[in-house]
Amino acid sequence: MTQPPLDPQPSCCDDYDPHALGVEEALARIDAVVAPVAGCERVALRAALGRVLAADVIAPADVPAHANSAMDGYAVRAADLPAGGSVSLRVVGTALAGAAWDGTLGAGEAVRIMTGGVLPAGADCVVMQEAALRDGEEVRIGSGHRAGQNIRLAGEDLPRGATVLAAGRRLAPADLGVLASLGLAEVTVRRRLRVAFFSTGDELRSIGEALDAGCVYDSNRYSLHGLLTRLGVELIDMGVVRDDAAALRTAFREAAACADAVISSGGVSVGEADFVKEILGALGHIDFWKIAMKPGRPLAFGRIGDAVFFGLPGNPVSVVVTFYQFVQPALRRMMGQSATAPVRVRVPLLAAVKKRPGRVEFQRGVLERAADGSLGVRPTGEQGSGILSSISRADCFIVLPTACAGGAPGDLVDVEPFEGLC
Ligand SMILES: Nc1nc2c(c(=O)[nH]1)N[C@H]1C(S)=C(S)[C@@H](COP(=O)(O)OP(=O)(O)OC[C@H]3O[C@@H](n4cnc5c(N)ncnc54)[C@H](O)[C@@H]3O)O[C@H]1N2
Ligand code: MOO
Repeated sequence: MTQPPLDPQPSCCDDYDPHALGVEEALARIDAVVAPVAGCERVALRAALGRVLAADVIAPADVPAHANSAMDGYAVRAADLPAGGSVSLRVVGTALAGAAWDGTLGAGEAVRIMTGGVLPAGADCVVMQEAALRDGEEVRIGSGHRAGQNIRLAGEDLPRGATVLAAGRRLAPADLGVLASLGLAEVTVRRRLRVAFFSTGDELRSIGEALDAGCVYDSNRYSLHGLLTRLGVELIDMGVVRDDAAALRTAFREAAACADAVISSGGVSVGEADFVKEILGALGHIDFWKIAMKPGRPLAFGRIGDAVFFGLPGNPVSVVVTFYQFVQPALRRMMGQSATAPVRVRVPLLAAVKKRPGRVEFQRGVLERAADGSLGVRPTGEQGSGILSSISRADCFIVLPTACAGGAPGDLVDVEPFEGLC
């Protein structure tokens, strides 16, 4: 009997696959499918950290509300100050932060003022106290001052009516402060995204179970727990599902019924227990399942009902890399967050990297600063997609393009600092 021809196995077979999508194309295909979820809620300011604004925030008033002093010193009229030599002014009052001086400054007068004190009417200059010599009711001031100095203008931080934070903004700690400075007690944010996730594989054991021969502890669910928690979504942890078509089908159905997005890990390759693509195809729709990248070539993307589905590869590093490169931007878009391009910097390699042409590689590295202040990147060593410690030790991806055939110390490479992995 004649055997079918085998795929040739040239030395680069592991790295080139004509059926795999380019990284950019895969991102574009995902972007074309996902959309922000409907629904929003009002939340108290403290609870808004990490949430995505559903509407622009417009400043209801000027911040600061009044012109005030940026220094402890004396509020004066610039016209009273000399071009050379010095002048003595009469101190007629004191303005503290929160306790204004109500009068109007006349010619030859000064008001003692503290940082944050409201600028008295008539004053247009603040002289810091180190540049003034107090003597009883008088203060002596020299030359070199100008109108407007050391004054914070009303509305110079946030003018009334300005868009302070735009819809789509994921609220960071300083944003809470900005909203508080406007006196806003609540904001309108998108509802939380619901994300269901599970691990697949008969070899997986949960923490607390005995590790039978040939088995491994399920680490992927913990990496995903961390990544999803940082993203601020509602987690639906569905545990470990065995490599059994019926059990997997049930898990997929249940996950898709309760979540906006479903993430599985494992079972997406070509092995005998790799059921994920088949089930996704039967219950929903597969958009693609192979990407020309390493790690993370087998990644199934599609839909089941209203939920988007990511079938991540089982290898622990591949899970984190594919989450970071594909799942996170998609979930952010679903959360209503405005798109932001990942930050990449070009720096020299501090040690050699091995790579074969054919796929984009996301190797793991640590950014180092040399004595002269310049940055370089040191690969974390062994880069196998089962070496999970390579990513926990790293603080950046070294992004090596498809055609790259390795690199030597000093070669320039693109580096993507992690956000949220370390
Ligand atoms: N003949 C081929 N074999 C493989 C290919 C290929 O193209 N042809 N691709 C390889 C690549 S690349 C990857 S990545 C893996 C992905 O395969 P699966 O998604 O089917 O993953 P599994 O086989 O289920 O597991 C792979 C590996 O990872 C371990 N694993 C899985 N889940 C977990 C977990 N939750 N926690 C810890 N470790 C986990 C699992 O035990 C395996 O060692 O396929 C290659 N093979
Ligand atoms: O492409 Mo796989 O994710 O390297 O092990």
